[in-house]
Amino acid sequence: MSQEPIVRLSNVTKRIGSKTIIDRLTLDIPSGQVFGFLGPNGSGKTTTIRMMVGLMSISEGDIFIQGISVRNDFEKAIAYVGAIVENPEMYKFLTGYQNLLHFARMSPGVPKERIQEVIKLVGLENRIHDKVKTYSLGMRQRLGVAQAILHRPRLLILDEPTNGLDPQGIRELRDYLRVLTQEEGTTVFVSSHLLSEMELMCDTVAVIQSGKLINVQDLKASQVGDQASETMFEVDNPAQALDLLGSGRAEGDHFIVLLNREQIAEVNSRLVAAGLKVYGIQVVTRSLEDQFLEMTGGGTIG
Ligand SMILES: Nc1ncnc2c1ncn2[C@@H]1O[C@H](COP(=O)(O)OP(=O)(O)OP(=O)(O)O)[C@@H](O)[C@H]1O
Repeated sequence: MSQEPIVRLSNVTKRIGSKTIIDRLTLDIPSGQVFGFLGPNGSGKTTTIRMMVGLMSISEGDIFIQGISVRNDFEKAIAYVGAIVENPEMYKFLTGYQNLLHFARMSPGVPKERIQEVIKLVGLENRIHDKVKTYSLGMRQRLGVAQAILHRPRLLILDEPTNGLDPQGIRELRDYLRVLTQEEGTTVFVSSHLLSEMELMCDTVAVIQSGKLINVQDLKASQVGDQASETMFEVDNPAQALDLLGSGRAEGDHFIVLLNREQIAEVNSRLVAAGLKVYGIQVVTRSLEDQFLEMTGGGTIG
């Protein structure tokens, strides 16, 4: 993840009247991912997104899209963005194709061939010549996404895209968002209040509560064992072990230290080489759900 982030939120604060709705939110969104923005209802997800797309002013701090300040250079920054924040505007009595044609004509520099591409990306080929009024919610959303990506935005922002979708619709959304990141290199930023959906859909999840960022979790890394976990070593002399390692904490006849998979093996070798007896090693794993519940005080997530 050495690339420059596609989005940088830097100390973003939103005040309305005397109320601080977003409180010094600082967050980097890496390029090319499906990035989840998770928080209970009322935590400030929509407010943050509205600031990202210029529907709401930023009280303090700034948002940079592809390094460009939303506050100072909005037109240039927003050119990189496609978004569905409120219901996308569509003509129900026209076909999906006619809708896309209409929007393509309004967007400068979008060639007609691009329409076929976006239809394929969202998997609407079979129904694109039917009237939108006959579409399911999931299909309308696909059309909305197709419309939002006509100009090949580097960043696609979707506010609660799974709301109202059935499990099949959610699965399809997941699949075509993945296709979009792979085939066009688009970064997708999705908000949700449901942890279970975010876990399946996203590479990384940022959690907010009451307008504050409380955690960022790399879900991919945790699957392949790169993520550091609290690891408990039972040894004959925990104090000596801590001296040797220079980190961790002792608890009775064992000590706990934050390590990834490879480090566990290294630490074990060092302890043995130093003459310590290692009686047991245990990775203290907690499910993502447990962690989020703890972080949000057992709130409404999940
Ligand atoms: N214009 C406004 N004036 C006053 N308070 C507002 C305004 N807009 C939002 N809020 C408050 O800010 C907080 C965050 O709202 P926001 O809609 O961003 O949350 P959310 O995480 O998107 O939740 P939801 O999933 O329910 O939409 C809420 O407490 C909301 O009542």
